[in-house]
Amino acid sequence: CSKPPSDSVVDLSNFEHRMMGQHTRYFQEQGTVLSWQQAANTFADSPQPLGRSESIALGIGTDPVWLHLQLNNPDETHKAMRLAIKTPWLDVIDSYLVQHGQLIRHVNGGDHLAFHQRPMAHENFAFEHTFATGKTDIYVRVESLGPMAIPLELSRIDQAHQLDAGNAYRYGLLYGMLLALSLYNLLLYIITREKEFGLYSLYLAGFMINSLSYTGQLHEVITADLGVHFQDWLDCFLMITYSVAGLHFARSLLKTKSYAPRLDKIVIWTTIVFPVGILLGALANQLVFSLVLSFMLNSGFAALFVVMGIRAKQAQVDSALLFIVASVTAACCIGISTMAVAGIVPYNVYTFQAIEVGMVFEAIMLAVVLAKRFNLVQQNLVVAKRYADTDPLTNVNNRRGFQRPAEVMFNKAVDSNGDIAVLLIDIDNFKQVNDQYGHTVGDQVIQKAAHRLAQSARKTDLIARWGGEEFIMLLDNTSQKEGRNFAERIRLSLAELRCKTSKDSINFTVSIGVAGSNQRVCAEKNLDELTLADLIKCADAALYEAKNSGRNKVVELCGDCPFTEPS
Ligand SMILES: Nc1nc2c(ncn2[C@@H]2O[C@H](COP(=O)(O)OP(=O)(O)OP(=O)(O)O)[C@@H](O)[C@H]2O)c(=O)[nH]1
Repeated sequence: CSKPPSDSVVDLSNFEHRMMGQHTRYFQEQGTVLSWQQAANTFADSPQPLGRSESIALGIGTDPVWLHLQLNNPDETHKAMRLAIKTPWLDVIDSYLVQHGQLIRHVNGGDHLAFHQRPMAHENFAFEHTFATGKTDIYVRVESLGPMAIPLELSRIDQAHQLDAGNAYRYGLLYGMLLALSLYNLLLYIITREKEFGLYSLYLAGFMINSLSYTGQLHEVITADLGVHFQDWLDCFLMITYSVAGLHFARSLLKTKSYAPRLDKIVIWTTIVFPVGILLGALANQLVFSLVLSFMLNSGFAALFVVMGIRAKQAQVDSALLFIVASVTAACCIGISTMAVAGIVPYNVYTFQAIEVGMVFEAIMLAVVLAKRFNLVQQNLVVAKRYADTDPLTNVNNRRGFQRPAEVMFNKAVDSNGDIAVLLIDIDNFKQVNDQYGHTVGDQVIQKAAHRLAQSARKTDLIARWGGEEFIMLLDNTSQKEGRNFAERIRLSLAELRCKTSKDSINFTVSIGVAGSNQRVCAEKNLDELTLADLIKCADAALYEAKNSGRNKVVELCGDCPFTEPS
C-alpha cells in the first residue's frame, strides 16, 4: 500500500491497491435527498474537505454522506479495478460512475440487500469496473444509522483477489480457533457443570455470532427475509450478549464478590441497566439510542475487565496477572480497531482486524487461566478430602478415612483367598488419666499411642482412630494367629511409652481385640460371605472380653463371638 500523492486525482497507471480516504472529498446531506447531479454540483460549486485519514469516520446516527473520488487512467489500456467499502454494516450505498458529465453506471449496495442482490456477493460493499482512458468521477452516497465509518479501498482486480484469499485464511484461522475453544469449553461445562466453562463458551460464541451478524453472514443464512431493520436490531442485541456473558464469566472466574462486593455490584448492574435501556430503546423504536448504549456497554465491558483484573491482583487471586495481560491486550486491540474505523490511526488489514487478533489472544489466555483454576480446584479437593479423612489430633485416618480403603483391602483379600486381620486397640482407664492429669495430658497419651501404632504398622496395614481413645488396625495378609502376635508386641511397646505430666511422667496400657478372617468360627459363615463389618464386630467382642477379664491384654476371636450360633 503506497503513500498517497498530494494531488487528489488518483492515477490508475501502475496502481495496485490503496485506501482512498485522503483522495476523497465529502459532505453530509442536510435534510433533502440529493440526486447524483445535485451532489456533483455541490462538489463543483464549493470545494468540500478531503478526508484526513484512510477511513472517513463521522460517528453514529449521522446524516447521509456524499463522497467524491476522481480517477484518471492515462494509459491506452483499460484498467480493471475493484472499489470496496470495508465496513460491512453500512445500510445503503449508491455509487454513480460519471464520465464527461454522463452517468455511465449506477451501483446500488449496502447491507439492506441480501448477498446475492449485492453488486458482489460479499460481506462488504464492493463492485468491479473496467476504466477506459481518461477521467472518471465516482460519487458515492452512504446512508447508515450505525457508525458512519467509510474505509474506501481501490484495488487492481488481481490484487483484490489476493487480498480476498488472505482475508479468508486469516478469518478462517481466527474464527476457527475461537470456535474450537468455545466448543471445547462447552464440553467441559457439560462434563464438569462448572459454570465458568459455560459462561466462557457463551462469551466466545456470543462474540462470533455478533461478528457473523454485523458482517451480514448470519442474516444471509437465517434472517434474510426479515429486512434491514430487524437486522440492525439483532446486531444491537447480539453486541450486548457477549459483553454480558463476558462480565459474568469474569465475576465468576475472579470471585470478585468475595473481595470487591461494590465492584461486583457495579458489574451486575451494568449487565442489567444497559440491556434494559437497549430493550426500552427497541420498544420505542430508537435504534440510534440503543446502538449508542450497546457501544457504551462494549467499551465499558473492556474497561471493567481490566479493572476487575487489577482488583483481583490486589486481592492476590490466583492467575489475576494472566487475566490482566489478556484483558489489557484485548482492550488495546479493540481500541486499535475502533480508532482505525474512526480514522484516528491508519486503516489497514492489521489495524482493522486487531480486534479479532486481540480476542483470540484473550481467548487463549483465559483458557489457560481456566485450566489453571480447574487444576487448583482439583488440588484443593484433594487437600479437602485429606482433611475430611484425617483425625486432626493424631494425624491418622478417622473412621471416614478408614472405611473406603478398608473395604477395598478386605474385598481384595477375600477375592484372592488371602488372610486379613482386624485389631481394636483401646487405652485402659483413660477416663482416669483425663480426670487425674487433665485433658492436655489425655490428648498427649492419645497422640503418643497413635504415633507408636503408626510406627509399628507395615506400609500395607491400615490404621485409624476409631473413637475417643480407641484405634483400629487392618492387617493385610495376616492370619488371626499372626495378628495376635503382632497385637501382643504393640501392647508391650505401648506400655513402655511415657507421657509428661505437670509433675511426673506416666505410662498407660491398652487392651486389644483381634479377629482374623481365617477364623471362620466368627459368623459360622464362609469366607466369601463374611463382611468387614462382621470382622470388626468380632474384634469388638474380643476387646470387650479383654476389658472384662482385667485389661492390659490381647484377646482373640473365639467361640464366644456374637456371631457364633448358640449351640
Ligand atoms: N483427652 C481426651 N479425652 C478424650 C478424647 N476423646 C474421648 N476422650 C475421653 O476418653 C474417656 C473414655 O472413657 P471410657 O469410655 O469410660 O473408657 P476408659 O476410661 O478408658 O475405660 P475402659 O475403656 O473401660 O478402660 C472419656 O472420658 C472421654 O471424655 C480426646 O480426644 N481427648
